[in-house]
Amino acid sequence: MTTSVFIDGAEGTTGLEIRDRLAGRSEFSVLALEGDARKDITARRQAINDCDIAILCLPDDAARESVALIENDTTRVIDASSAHRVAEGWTYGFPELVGREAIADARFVSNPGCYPTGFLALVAPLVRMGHLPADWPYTVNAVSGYSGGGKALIARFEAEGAPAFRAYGYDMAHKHRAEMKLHAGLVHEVIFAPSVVPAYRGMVVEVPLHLGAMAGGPTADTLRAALREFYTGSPMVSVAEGPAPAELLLERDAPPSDRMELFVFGNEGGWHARLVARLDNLGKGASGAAVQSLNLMCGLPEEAGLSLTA
Ligand SMILES: NC(=O)C1=CN([C@@H]2O[C@H](COP(=O)(O)OP(=O)(O)OC[C@H]3O[C@@H](n4cnc5c(N)ncnc54)[C@H](OP(=O)(O)O)[C@@H]3O)[C@@H](O)[C@H]2O)C=CC1
Ligand SMILES: CC(=O)N[C@@H](CCC(=O)OP(=O)(O)O)C(=O)O
Repeated sequence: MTTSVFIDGAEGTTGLEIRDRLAGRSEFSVLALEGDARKDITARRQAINDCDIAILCLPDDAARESVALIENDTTRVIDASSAHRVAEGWTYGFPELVGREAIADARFVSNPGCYPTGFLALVAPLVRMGHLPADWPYTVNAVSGYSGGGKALIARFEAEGAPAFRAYGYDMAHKHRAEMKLHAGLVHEVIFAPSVVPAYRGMVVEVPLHLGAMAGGPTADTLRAALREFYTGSPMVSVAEGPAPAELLLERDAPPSDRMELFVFGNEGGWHARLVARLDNLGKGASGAAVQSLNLMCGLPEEAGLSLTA
């Protein structure tokens, strides 16, 4: 029996990549509204009530509207927007952190934000295992490809006169901060310094740490070993070992990837460390993560149909 999947927002950046990942998957029949029907409330109501699983690839307000259209007890939802990431009654769609069974059993799954995916992959397990303090004032520096801002930012970065670099978030009120604090179990909100470069996809998310100033003095080697143990057997997340690379690059035209690589750099003497996650904002940062949760919700291998080669 196939699972019917309605993608609301299927013409957007995230929606199109989910369609790509589901193309050719015989386990699913995919419905996407076309033309004027895309934003027609009657058509959307019917589609969301008729499907087994709806994947919302919409701005936050439209995602809330879609959920309110559900009139049955059966439609399950994966919401790619940030509308429900810290909401009661929603399961956070990060299987490596919340457990595969929690996603498999969930009715309402909120897909993590792209930047929080990198931050939480690094910090949440280390805080949970007691290697890093929950009450530390963490900072997150991040660089994203421009598809991270959806169609509007893609148009801006593909227009003549596009910027070579864009830093933002200077109001220190970026919507991802609440999600990072809650799901890492932190006492304080992070300082978050995001930026965008003229590469279509990909991101590097970094958490710099003054290890020597922490009680108990964790070392970079301890943190790396703890992360390696935590992600043992994960098809999507790996922790680099061996000699540290001298540089990390984002390619302008990188192919899609649903993997995430974690790095722990430490200096001589062990005073400082830099925790770094490199991922595709549209892969493990959005569409790949949504398909990973969809697979689990349907009792399938989490990595089915995903791109794990890059
Ligand atoms: N891009 C990324 O890397 C990531 C995105 N996300 C989140 O995923 C969601 C989608 O983002 P993204 O794909 O980038 O955004 P886009 O702007 O690329 O796409 C959004 C789509 O939603 C459609 N839409 C807007 N309002 C409605 C409505 N009322 N009814 C039906 N369709 C509507 C738009 O229509 P139209 O085509 O006419 O504009 C568009 O196709 C957002 O919440 C975003 O924050 C999360 C993680 C990463
Ligand atoms: C480059 C860029 O603009 N990125 C987006 C975040 C992309 C993402 O994670 O999506 P959500 O908004 O659904 O969390 C931003 O900073 O708002």
